[in-house]
Amino acid sequence: MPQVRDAIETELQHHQQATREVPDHPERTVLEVDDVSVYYGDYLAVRNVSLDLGHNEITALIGPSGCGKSTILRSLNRMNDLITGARVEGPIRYWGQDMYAPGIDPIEVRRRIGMVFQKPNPFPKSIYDNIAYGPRVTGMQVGSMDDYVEQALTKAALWDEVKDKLRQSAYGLSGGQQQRLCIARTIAVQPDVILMDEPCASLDPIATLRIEELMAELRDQYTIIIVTHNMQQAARVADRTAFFTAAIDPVTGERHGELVEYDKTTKIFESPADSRTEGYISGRFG
Ligand SMILES: Nc1ncnc2c1ncn2[C@@H]1O[C@H](COP(=O)(O)OP(=O)(O)OP(=O)(O)O)[C@@H](O)[C@H]1O
Repeated sequence: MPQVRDAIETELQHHQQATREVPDHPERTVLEVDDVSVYYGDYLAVRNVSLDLGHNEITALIGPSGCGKSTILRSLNRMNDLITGARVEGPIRYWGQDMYAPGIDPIEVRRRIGMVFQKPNPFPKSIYDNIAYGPRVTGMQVGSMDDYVEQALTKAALWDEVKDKLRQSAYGLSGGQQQRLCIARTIAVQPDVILMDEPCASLDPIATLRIEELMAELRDQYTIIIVTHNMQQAARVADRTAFFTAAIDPVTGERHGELVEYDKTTKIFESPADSRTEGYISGRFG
């Protein structure tokens, strides 16, 4: 499908103009996924994944449906702990510390490694309280809460749009505004990494663009890992891209997800090392 290829080429040109030079390997690894497999009960959903995720980088996880992108994303902040039967095998190190080791508090893991979901999910509270909630319940010392709320909303590029209606319900906001509010809410508990599971899937193109711009702004302060079905989006925003696929085990007939290739986004889209990546990005399967 040449059109798919052309569209990606165009995005890559924008990408190269808009972003900085990406080193061949991450200079500082914030999360190290070391030969990790994830099971749901007996089912091996995704196997033997190794990834060094770079600090202050945006990494996109792409691949066809069911290849384990969300499963791996959720394992990066122990969100899989909340799914009955889910099990992560193999270490995932956060700044060198195995976050699955005994004694590690999963709540603290999720504070440092926040998550934004596909569908915006603000609390049924005011805009202000959506932001103030996290700092309050975790007992953070933030000085003036009003200033703190303003800061978080400013970082999420939402302040100007909501500053006159902070006490109104978050449900009154548009979908794109709600998603930025969810990003502001995540930022408010001072994470280091933000995981995003298809954050633009329910948004229109303009709201999507706004979120993508925001991601580029946030990259200097946070590390962002995004699952996306949209290859143009990966080409537009990500420094590095990991391509996953699902292969059928010839013995059991079961499908298991696996990482095919992980590299700089330009490399993945312009000269992938594996023919399966080439096939996917040129629209031949997936
Ligand atoms: N809670 C669960 N319980 C059992 N199996 C699950 C669960 N969540 C995911 N799976 C299975 O694990 C495999 C990987 O799913 P996952 O959602 O991680 O893939 P994905 O690449 O994110 O897919 P999509 O792009 O469709 O969201 C699939 O076979 C899926 O059916």
